[in-house]
Amino acid sequence: MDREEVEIEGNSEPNQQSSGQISHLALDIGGSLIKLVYFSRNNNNSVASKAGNASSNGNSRTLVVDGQIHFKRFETSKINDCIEFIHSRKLHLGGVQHHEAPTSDKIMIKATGGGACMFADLFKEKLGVFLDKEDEMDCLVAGANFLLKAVHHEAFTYMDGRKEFVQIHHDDLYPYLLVNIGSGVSMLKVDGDGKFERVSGTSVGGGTFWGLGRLLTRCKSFDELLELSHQGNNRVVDMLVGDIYGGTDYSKIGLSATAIASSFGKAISNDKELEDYKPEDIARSLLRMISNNIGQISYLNALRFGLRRIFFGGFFIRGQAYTMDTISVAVKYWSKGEAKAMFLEHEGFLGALGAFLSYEKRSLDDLKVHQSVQLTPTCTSPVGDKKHNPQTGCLNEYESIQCSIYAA
Ligand SMILES: Nc1ncnc2c1ncn2[C@@H]1O[C@H](COP(=O)(O)OP(=O)(O)OP(=O)(O)O)[C@@H](O)[C@H]1O
Ligand SMILES: CC(C)(CO)[C@@H](O)C(=O)NCCC(=O)O
Repeated sequence: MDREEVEIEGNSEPNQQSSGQISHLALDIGGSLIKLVYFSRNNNNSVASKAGNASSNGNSRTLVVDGQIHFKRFETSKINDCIEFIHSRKLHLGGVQHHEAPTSDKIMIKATGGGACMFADLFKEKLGVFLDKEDEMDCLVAGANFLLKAVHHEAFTYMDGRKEFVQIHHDDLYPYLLVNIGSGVSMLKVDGDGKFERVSGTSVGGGTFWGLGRLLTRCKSFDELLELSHQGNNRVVDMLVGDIYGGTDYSKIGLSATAIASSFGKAISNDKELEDYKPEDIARSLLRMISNNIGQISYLNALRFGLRRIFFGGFFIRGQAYTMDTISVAVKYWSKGEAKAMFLEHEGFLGALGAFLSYEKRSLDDLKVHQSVQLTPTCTSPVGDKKHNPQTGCLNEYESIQCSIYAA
């Protein structure tokens, strides 16, 4: 074996850990949310020889580090809470020394997303660290490739309330379409490691759902809007084919009476104002409109390049059954069953993971992350919304994941 092998496992919260045990904090600062990924070693473990012939040149040395990779998120509008969180847990000391100034105490933190530029001065001022910017699309693709290759139960299909994990073989991964639904939507044709093209995008994305939803329903939080959408009936707001065709299907062009002919079409009625509609019906119709639209555009782009597999990421999805179902139905309907929508367990952390993995490019003294990392989540999440942690003020998808990492 010509590389070090590092195994990372465990599931403890690193609240009070010393800064020496935290390493490789990476950030993805998006239009709506900040995502954090970092590694923490367990207290009782340091790098240790695991097996094989330890040698001074490291060629055949096998090392073990017990620890966890952590995932956190904050709203970008609450960036000061995020900085406070980083400071209180000394996560910022888990960057790497500036390569051009090894003798100084300059610490570089890998960061991606638009905020990596916008908030660089704030991080320098408040934490004394430099943000080392990585390209957002590079990071999204690196994160997606990593998860799809490394995590056994990462990708899954979701249809009619059924979640089915999909086994992806390394040699049969490419090409695929990656659709990242953040505030806006990016669509990337991925052909290999670092080989991709952003083929399309749409400004009608997660920010649209949250922005329009907030205005129309007066919800105070995204979670509240999602919760509301669970209870609503979109047919009260949407104009169905049956509304236009007197209750019958338009079977000649394949449209059933219950298909949506026009999203929000019933709201044209002169008899009703916004307050006459239930907020939950509006929330449901909006979620369906946006999910359906993204599903359709995604399929059309997959068709452009002959791609059968479409992976959806981004925090808009949030493990929501209705969102995933709508996207899946749109892809299935428009592709006549030829293409498949697939979702990712770590949907919102692609960019942050990509930034985390980019530490590999620099010399790391204690941990190098290699593409052949094996990750096993400590918990498999049920479909539905994931945990919200009001105590820390941050929204947690996963506290941490258990994994084995093979160092380069
Ligand atoms: N707690 C939350 N607060 C706000 N938006 C949320 C929340 N949870 C999920 N979302 C949804 O996730 C979207 C943001 O997703 P994501 O974090 O992937 O993108 P981003 O990086 O902020 O955006 P972009 O990549 O376009 O800059 C929001 O627009 C919203 O639809
Ligand atoms: C601008 C980004 C890349 C920022 O993450 C994202 O919000 C996005 O892809 N928006 C869609 C822009 C467009 O292609 O119309």
